[in-house]
Amino acid sequence: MKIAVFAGDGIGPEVTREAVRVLHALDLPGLELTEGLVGGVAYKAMGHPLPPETIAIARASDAILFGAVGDFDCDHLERHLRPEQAILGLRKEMGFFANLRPATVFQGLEDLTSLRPEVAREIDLLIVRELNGDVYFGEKGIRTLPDGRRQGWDMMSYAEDEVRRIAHVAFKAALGRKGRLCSVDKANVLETSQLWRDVMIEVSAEYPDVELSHMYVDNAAMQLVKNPGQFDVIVTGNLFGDILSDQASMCVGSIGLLASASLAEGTCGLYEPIHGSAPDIAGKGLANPMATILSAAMLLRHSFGLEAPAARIEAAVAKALADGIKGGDLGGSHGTVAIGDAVLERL
Ligand SMILES: NC(=O)C1=CN([C@@H]2O[C@H](COP(=O)(O)OP(=O)(O)OC[C@H]3O[C@@H](n4cnc5c(N)ncnc54)[C@H](O)[C@@H]3O)[C@@H](O)[C@H]2O)C=CC1
Ligand SMILES: CC(C)CC(=O)C(=O)O
Ligand SMILES: [Mg+2]
Repeated sequence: MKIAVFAGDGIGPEVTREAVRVLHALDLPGLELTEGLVGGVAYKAMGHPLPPETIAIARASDAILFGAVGDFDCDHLERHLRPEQAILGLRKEMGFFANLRPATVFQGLEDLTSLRPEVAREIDLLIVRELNGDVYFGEKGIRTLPDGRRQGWDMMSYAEDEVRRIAHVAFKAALGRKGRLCSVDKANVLETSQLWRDVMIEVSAEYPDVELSHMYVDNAAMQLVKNPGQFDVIVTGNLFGDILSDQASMCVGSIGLLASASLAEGTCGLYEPIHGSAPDIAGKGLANPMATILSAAMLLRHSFGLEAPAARIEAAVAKALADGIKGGDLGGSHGTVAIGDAVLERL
């Protein structure tokens, strides 16, 4: 079991440390962890946010546990040198195109979300976000128009094969759940979305047992707050999925709770919390490590087929929350290490 550990910037190392403690506590046979530098720390040490040495570690591993990247000190750098390019680059380089972001309300947190308890209680959804295309990877720039005004531009596009492969992931996920798939787009305005919708409909012919619906992204943002219980699986593009998943996190209580898996065609995957490097709380021991610990559970399940230890981690997190172990993000007073300790005690 070769696992690369890329902790990154800000709270990345703090939350990753707790997830690594949990992995060690499971006594998994052959567990081998290799650390690598990504993000601002990699740029400062090696002149690049995703050095070749790090890519080599990723390629030699069966799975990657990732913390977060992002350092405001680096925001003046040319874009290709900014910390965020580490995660974008890894996703692209390793072909991690399918991002699974589950959101479920934990028992005991119904009163602590941004929604009314009776609304929040119903949430059990999975966002399937395409991760290798869309406006994030299109050509972009800032140019000067003939009249002297500067214009920023970013090219949004999806090729049909890119949509088709994420559609299959989403339909299969829906088959293993309640059989409902909602494709979120902006087909009333964007040609990229029109193609997305057309391909979703084409692929749906192969999945007669899945009920496919479509929703515009602005309405989806509203429905996620109004009636999130209506969603089973949501499939959407890179940009919309990024935004809707942060929103979904507050519908279940905190961004510090949402884990993710980024999958390629094979079994290698990258696992990370959906949050960023949180510079506002970095270095203070305040970050909630549960999202990263839950990402480690997804790693065991998706890359190694280890359902039992994955479920053990998830049950320990759920038990800790039910027992009132909460970080500041949930109105509690437990710090990062105390939350890690609490999960370990309940494994
Ligand atoms: N995958 C990645 O590595 C990502 C990196 N970023 C980068 O992270 C940096 C900060 O971005 P923001 O927009 O502020 O998003 P963020 O997700 O880092 O933080 C947003 C808010 O949530 C809080 N928060 C995040 N994670 C938390 C946790 N585990 N426990 C408690 N509170 C938590 C933060 O304190 C902050 O108030 C930027 O440089 C951004 O580009 C942002 C998102 C994802
Ligand atoms: C650097 C960003 C694209 C990362 C992000 O916000 C995300 O993947 O959720
Ligand atoms: Mg995001």
